[in-house]
Amino acid sequence: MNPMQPAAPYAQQLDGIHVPLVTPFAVDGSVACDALESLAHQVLDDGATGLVALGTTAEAATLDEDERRAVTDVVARVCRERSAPLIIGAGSNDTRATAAALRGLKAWPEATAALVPVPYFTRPSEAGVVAHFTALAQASPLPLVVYNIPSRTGRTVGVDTLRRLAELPGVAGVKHAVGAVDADTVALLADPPADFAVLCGEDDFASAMFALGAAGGILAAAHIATGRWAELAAAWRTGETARARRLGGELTVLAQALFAEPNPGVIKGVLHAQGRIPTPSVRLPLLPASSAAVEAAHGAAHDGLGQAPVSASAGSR
Ligand SMILES: O=C(O)C1=N[C@H](C(=O)O)C[C@H](O)C1
Repeated sequence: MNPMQPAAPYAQQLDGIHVPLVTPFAVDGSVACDALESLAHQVLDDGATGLVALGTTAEAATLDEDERRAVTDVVARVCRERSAPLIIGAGSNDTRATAAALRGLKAWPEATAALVPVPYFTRPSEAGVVAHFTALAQASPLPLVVYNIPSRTGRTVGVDTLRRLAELPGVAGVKHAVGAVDADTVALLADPPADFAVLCGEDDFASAMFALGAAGGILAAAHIATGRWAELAAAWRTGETARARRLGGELTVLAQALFAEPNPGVIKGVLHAQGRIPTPSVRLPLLPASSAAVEAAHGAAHDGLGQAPVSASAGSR
């Protein structure tokens, strides 16, 4: 960025579809860096705006430090070559350790933001969540995107707390994944905080959140049919509502098929079936997806979307 130019607002820096890349594994179980690099280029070629390294979908929790660095180096290199925004996942339920991890992201100064979960398992009060992000924003060399996913963290963060987080200098946005378009989601998007990007983090609700004005999404389902996800975001932005509704319906069926078993098993199964990664392997405690789930999702992606017989209640993260 030209230092003489003022930075664009966060909602502009982070708009569009960001793909949180899987970590492909080779047959011997090591990280397949070449396949990761190809995948990163493919999704950008197909219309993704940006990439996320070390999201949940990357199985970051079961990569060791060297592997995390290697994955981030690959994704950062592709983002640099393609002038695409890069978001890097970091953080745990330990404020001090998360601050140290964020300081370590100095190695990738070109990154747009760090994606940091609400502290999980410990279940601090909402005031504790604000104190956690206050300390992290002070320590971090990168702006923060708060990852709000109560089904994984066990901690609900209501709209008032989200507004307090949005006021913190260095907090750029939220990846919002609350299992619904609930009243707090509607209230947040009805009156979005200044210079704050609301990103959908739950693929089934992407169309609805884009309709309400979300700037973009971090969507693992967008590994598959990437161009259609990009079209969906663009159609809502340009007011092509009939087209957006139809696309949204089709892509929601695809997303449900891709999340029918714990993520990223099915996505990796489909990427492998498409010949884009060398194995469908995931690391324990995750198990590979069943062939029935992979076939249903592969079929949904193939048959022009929306053909898979997936029940509305299907879904398991
Ligand atoms: O890795 C991510 O970032 C995402 N993970 C979510 C999850 O596994 O719950 C899903 C979302 O698409 C992005």
